[in-house]
Amino acid sequence: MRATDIPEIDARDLVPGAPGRAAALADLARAARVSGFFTVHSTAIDAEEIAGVLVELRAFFHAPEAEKSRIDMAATGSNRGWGAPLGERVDPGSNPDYKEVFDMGFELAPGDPLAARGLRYYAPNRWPEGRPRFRATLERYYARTMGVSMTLLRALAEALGAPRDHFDGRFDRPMALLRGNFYPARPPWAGERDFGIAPHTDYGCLTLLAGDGVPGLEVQGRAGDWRPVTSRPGAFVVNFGEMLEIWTAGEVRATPHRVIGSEAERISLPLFFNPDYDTDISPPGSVTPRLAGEHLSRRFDETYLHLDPTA
Ligand SMILES: O=C(O)CCC(=O)C(=O)O
Ligand SMILES: [Fe+2]
Repeated sequence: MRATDIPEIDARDLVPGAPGRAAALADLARAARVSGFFTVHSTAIDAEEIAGVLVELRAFFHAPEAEKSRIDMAATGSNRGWGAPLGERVDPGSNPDYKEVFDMGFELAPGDPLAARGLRYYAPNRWPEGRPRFRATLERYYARTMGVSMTLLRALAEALGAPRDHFDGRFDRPMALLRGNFYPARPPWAGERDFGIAPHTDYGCLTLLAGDGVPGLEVQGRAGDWRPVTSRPGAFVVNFGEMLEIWTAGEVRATPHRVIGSEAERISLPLFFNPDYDTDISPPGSVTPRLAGEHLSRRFDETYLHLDPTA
């Protein structure tokens, strides 16, 4: 089998008791260990729901810059709201990405003791004004993608021979981030070090990515080759991130991927499913704990230009 094989999984097969379950779990284990990517369809979220989120985001990204700047994350010490083009450099060997983004994350319940620690992963979300459906649409989708992500992680635990509840209790206040990536047509000035998003691995456990049907995502195979990945409308591309790779001592692979971009504008919608700040993601048998929050903190500092402590 090739390292760039991307299994296609029907989410209905992952339900306990489903006739196709053993085969689906085997595909999931293979995805985790080999390519680090799979696609999943027929989840609880359908194409129409994804399209509704894309409508809101497309209108926002096409709004005048003056509107977007009002919620520019660069004016804050966190990553909530709009991120301008060239605001993030995910690969030190490439130029900052030409994409722009909208990011939202988990908000703690009032009185949650974690709030007193002022952690930027739980910073208040920032919403555009005058867009009546934007906030509710994204908040609902955020909650629902977290549900699907947790279901997939439970299945993954089982696929890798761990108890199904292995990850339970680690995602109660998840540092999960929902992002809209907006890739305008590839700019005329772009050279070989310019990307929509440069080669990178994701930082967390699992990324659940929906798209608008325009191709663009490429995944790196072990031989260094780049392969396009597409999914049908309503399906998700799922990949694993650095935290899960660390946590499983490398059994699960965080695979590099990128978007060069084309003349076609494109929007993608990743949900980065990251655990609670205090989750110990050190590998089995390790004596020193490694906190999920510290890993995320380091990666945010390295990649968001406005959070770079050395700048
Ligand atoms: O737009 C895509 O298809 C991929 C985006 C991505 O890799 C990311 O946001 O981390
Ligand atoms: Fe990514």
